[in-house]
Amino acid sequence: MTKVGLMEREKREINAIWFTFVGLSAQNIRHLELCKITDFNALFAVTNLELRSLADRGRLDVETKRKLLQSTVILQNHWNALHSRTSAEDPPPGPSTPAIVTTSPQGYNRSLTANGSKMITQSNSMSFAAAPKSPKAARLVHAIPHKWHRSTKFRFSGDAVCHFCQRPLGFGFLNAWEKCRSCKWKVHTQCKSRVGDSCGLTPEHLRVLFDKLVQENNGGMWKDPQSVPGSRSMNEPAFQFPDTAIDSSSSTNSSAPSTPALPAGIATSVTTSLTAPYRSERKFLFPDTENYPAHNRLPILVISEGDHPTTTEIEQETENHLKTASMMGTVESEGTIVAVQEEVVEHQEMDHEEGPSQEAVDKFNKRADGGFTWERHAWNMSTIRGPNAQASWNEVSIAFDTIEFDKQNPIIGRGRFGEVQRGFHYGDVAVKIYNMEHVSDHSKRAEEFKLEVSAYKNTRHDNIALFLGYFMTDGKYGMVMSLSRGSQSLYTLIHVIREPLDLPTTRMIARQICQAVSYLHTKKILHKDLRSKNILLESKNKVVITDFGILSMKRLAYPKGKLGWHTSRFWANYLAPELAMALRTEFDEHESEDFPFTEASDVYAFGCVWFEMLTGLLSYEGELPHQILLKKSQGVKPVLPNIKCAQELKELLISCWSTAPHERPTLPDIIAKLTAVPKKQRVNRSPSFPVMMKSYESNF
Ligand SMILES: Nc1ncnc2c1ncn2[C@@H]1O[C@H](COP(=O)(O)OP(=O)(O)OP(=O)(O)O)[C@@H](O)[C@H]1O
Repeated sequence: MTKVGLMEREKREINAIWFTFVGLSAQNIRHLELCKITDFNALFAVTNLELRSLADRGRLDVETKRKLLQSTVILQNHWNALHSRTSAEDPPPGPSTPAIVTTSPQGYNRSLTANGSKMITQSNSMSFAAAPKSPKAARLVHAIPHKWHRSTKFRFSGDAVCHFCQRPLGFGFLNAWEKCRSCKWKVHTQCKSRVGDSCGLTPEHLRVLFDKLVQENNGGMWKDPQSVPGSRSMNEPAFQFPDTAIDSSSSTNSSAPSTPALPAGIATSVTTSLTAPYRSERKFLFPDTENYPAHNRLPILVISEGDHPTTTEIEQETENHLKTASMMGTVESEGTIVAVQEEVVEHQEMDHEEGPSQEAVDKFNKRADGGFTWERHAWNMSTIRGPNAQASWNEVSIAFDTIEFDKQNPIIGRGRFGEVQRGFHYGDVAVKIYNMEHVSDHSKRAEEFKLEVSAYKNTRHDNIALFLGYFMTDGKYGMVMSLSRGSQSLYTLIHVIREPLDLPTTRMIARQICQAVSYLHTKKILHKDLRSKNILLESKNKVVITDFGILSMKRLAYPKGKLGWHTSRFWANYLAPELAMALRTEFDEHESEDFPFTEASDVYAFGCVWFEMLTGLLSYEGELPHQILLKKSQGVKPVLPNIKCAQELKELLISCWSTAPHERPTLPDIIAKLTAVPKKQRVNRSPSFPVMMKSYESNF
C-alpha cells in the first residue's frame, strides 16, 4: 500500500467530514475541535464517558449524542480490525509485532509482546489489569511507537520523499532522516515528532477506511443494526468477522481482533477491498468455543433509546390497537368478533371465579423452569390451583378504584414491560401496571398475568419487594407493592450518582441480593432479569429485588412486525452465554420453550452486578449489544480493570462468569464466601477501563 502522509489540516478535514456524516452540526464539530477532538486518534483517546461529557458540554441533543457515541465505537472497531488485518497481512509496512494481549480460553496469556505498545484487546480469559500508572481513562488507543533509527547510509539519489511531509529526503550524508524498523517509513528527523505513535496504521489506512465507510453508507443513514432495526434483512448474515490471516487458536504470538463483529455490509466492503489478495473464509474463533450456527444467526436486539422509547412505541401501538378495537370490536383468531367491553367484563368475572387453568399452569411451569431444569411437580402450585387457591387469590385482589394515584407526580418510571406509578393504598405504594399486549389472545391475558404475578404472590423475604396485591380492571393489569423509599435503583447509585461503595457495603448488598435470589430459587422461581436496575435501594444498608419471573421470549418479541428483540438497555450485558446462544433470530410463538433460564444464569447475572459494584462499570461497558452477544457466544469474557480487593472476591467473580453453567457456584456458596472473607478490605477502583493486562496466573 502506498503511503501518503496527511497534513494536519487534511486530518482535521477528514475528522470534520466524518462528524458531518454522522450527523453533527458545524457548531457541534467546532465544539469538539475546541475540546481537542481534531482527528481520529484524539477521538479514540477519550473514553465513552469523557465523550459523553464532552457531548453534554457541547449541548448535543440526545439523538446526535447517541450517534456520536455509537459511530465512534463502530469506527474504532473497524479501525482495530483494519489494523489487525493489515498488520498481519501486510508486513512490512505494518508493525512487526503489535503488542496485543491475547489469552486462551483456558485462562492463561497466550502472548504478550509488549514492545512498548499500548494496544489492548479484550481477552477471552479472565485477567485483571495491572495497577494503572496514570489515572487517565482511555478507550482502546492505537499507540504503537515507531522504532526509529538514524540512517548512516550514503544516499545516491534524492528521489525518495519523506513519508510525512512528502518533500525529498535529499541525498548524501548531509540530510538527516530516519527510518522505522517496523513499518519502514522514512521521514526527516524534524518530521519524526509529528508522525505520532501510529506505527502500522498510516494516514492512508485511515483515508481508505473513511472512504469505505462513507461510500458504503452512501451518505445515508448510519447503518448500525441497533439504531436501524429494519435496515437489514434477517436472511442476510447478521455479522461477519474481519478475516484474519492469523489464527489465534494456533499462534502464540497472535493479534486477535478485539472486537470481531462488524456490521454487515460495511465489514465486507472494508475487508474485501483492503485485503483482497489474502481473503479467506476463515473466521476468528477461540478454540472450544461456540458460535451462532447458521440456523441461528446473531439476533438483532432493538435497544431502548433514552429512557424507554420502545415502551412509547408499545404504548402508541396499544393505543392505536385499542382505538381500532373499540370502534370495530376485536377479531379473534377464530374469526369471532368480541366486543371489547364484554371482554373486560368477562375478565373481571373470571378474576373472582377461578385461577389459571391447569393447562396454563403446566405451560407456565415449563416456562418457569426454562423447560429444561426443573421438574414440573417442583413448582409450588398449591396457591395457583388447589382447594384454597381461589380464596388466596381473592385475598390479594385489590379494587383498582381504591388506589389513589399521586396527581402531581404519578409516574416513577417506565420499563419495557410497563410503568410504575406512585400511589396510596392504606399507605404509600408503588403500582406497576403491566403491558400485556404481547398476549395477542385477549381472553388469555388475565390468565397469563396471574401466572406472572403468582411468582410475587408467594414470596415473603426482607430483600424482595413486598407484594401487596394485584388488580385486573378495565383492561389494566397491575400489581401493588411496597414503595421503595427514594425509588432509586442500584444502577442509579452506581452509574448516575456515581456513589463510590466501600467494600463492606458492597459485600453487604451482594449478600442481600444472593439471599433474596437464593430464596426465590428455593421457591422454584427464577429471577431471569437480575440487573442493577432491578435492585432497589430501600436505605443505605438495604436493597430489595424486583421484576423477577416476568421476562420471557414472548415479551421480548413484542411488538411483532419489527425485526429483532426489544430489550432494555444493557440487557445483553447480564445475559449468561448459554442464553445468548439460545437467542434465536426469530421468535416462533408456537414453540413452547422459552430461554433456557436456570439458577446458574441468575448466578451469571449476579456476577455482573457484583462486577458493577466493585468497579463502577458495566461488564462489556461501551460495547454494542450485538458485539456482546457475539463475544458471549465465543466465550470472550469482559475485560477486568484493576480491582484491589481480596483474591477470593475476584475469584468469586470469575467463577460466576464460567462459560459452563455447572461450573458456576451456587448462591449459598457465594453467600458463604462473601461472609468468610476478612472484613477489613477496601475496594480501589481503577479509574479507567483496562490499561495493561496481566495474565490470570499472575493475579492469582
Ligand atoms: N417498588 C418500587 N418502589 C419504588 N420505585 C420502584 C419500585 N419498583 C420499580 N420502581 C422504579 O420504577 C422505575 C420503572 O421500573 P421498571 O421495573 O418498570 O423498569 P426498569 O427496570 O427501570 O426498566 P426495564 O424493566 O425495562 O429494564 C424504575 O426507576 C424503578 O426504580
